Amino acid sequence: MTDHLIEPRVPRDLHAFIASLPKAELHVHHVGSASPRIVSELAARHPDSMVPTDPEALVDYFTFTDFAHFIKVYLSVVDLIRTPEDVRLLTYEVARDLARQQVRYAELTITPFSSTRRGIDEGAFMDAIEDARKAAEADFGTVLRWCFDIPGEAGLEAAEETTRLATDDRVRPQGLVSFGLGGPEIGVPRPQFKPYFDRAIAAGLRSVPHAGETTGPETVWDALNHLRAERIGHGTSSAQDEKLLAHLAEHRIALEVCPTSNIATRAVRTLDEHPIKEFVKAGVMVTINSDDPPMFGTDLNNEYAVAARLLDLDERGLADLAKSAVEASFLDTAGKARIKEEIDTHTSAWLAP
Ligand SMILES: O=C(O)c1cccc(C(=O)CC[C@H]2O[C@@H](n3cnc4c(=O)[nH]cnc43)[C@H](O)[C@@H]2O)c1
Ligand SMILES: [Zn+2]
Repeated sequence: MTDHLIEPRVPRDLHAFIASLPKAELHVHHVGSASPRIVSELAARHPDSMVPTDPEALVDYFTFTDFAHFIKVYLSVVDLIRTPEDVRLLTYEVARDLARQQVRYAELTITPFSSTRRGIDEGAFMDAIEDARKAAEADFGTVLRWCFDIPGEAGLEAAEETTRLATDDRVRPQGLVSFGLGGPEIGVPRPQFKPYFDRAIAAGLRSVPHAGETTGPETVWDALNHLRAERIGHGTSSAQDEKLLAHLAEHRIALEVCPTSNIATRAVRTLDEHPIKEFVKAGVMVTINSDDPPMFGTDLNNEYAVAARLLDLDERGLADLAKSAVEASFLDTAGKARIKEEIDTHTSAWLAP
């Protein structure tokens, strides 16, 4: 969507600084990143779909009454991805949109189960994302890595299939770095996924489940204790538990905060009630992310502007936030150092008299 759901009141100069700041995006969904341009192209390929092609109509279609409604709409967009060519187009075009925002590195959450169960051949699926990843790096300079997530509501069959795709050396893609758990939390207890996360971790993947987005802090504890989470997707309700905040801070477990998403899915009532300030006050490592940007009428730049307003940040504060995302990423040490240096160089040049 072009109209931002939330227009943060920050000076024009700060918007320009954010737009040109090199950034890393750690929590963004593959299908959830399909822009109106991409959705229109896919819907034209598959005219029997329920999804509107007109961008105006998409604004209404992407207005959610609650989290369950959001997932229903999300799955209708998933239904537009039917062939390896659709997967390749989506992935490459998402990278283009990230590059336009000066995103140098992104960990894209992909739900391969949703595609393989709809009949896309698993080898062709992996080839499509890998081909797009390599082309995006060559054409746009944006480095992509994958997080494969279990769609929790689809149960243990989905968990088994996702784990197989993520751990079988004959299938798993080169760009895969982490393993996640998404979808609704209510009625989907995290501990049942422990054996699958154990296998993924044993295969060298990092654990990054969604937790505490729509349920309380006990879900975040479950993600830490049972799924050995190294970062938490959202973690919003952590603010309700001081001991949990202290634990996250002590163990440097970063929260992938997605402010506009939390408003759009009604997980948080208003932006001013968002607990991001409490996270920072408690010393928790915070990263800023966009989740499903076009569906929520946002993008990563807008999320940084929201963060600037909520945390009262200037250019240096925003640069620190961008560096936190790089630090919390699963990039290698040299890759992290390169982007952090670029952020510092950019910031110093911007602030030079
Ligand atoms: O694909 C299927 O066949 C299927 C069957 C049953 C359930 C599901 C899902 O639950 C898919 C949910 C899907 O949502 C993605 N997602 C995107 N944004 C978020 C978010 O903010 N919080 C949680 N999940 C999110 C997630 O990646 C899942 O793939 C699918
Ligand atoms: Zn998410």
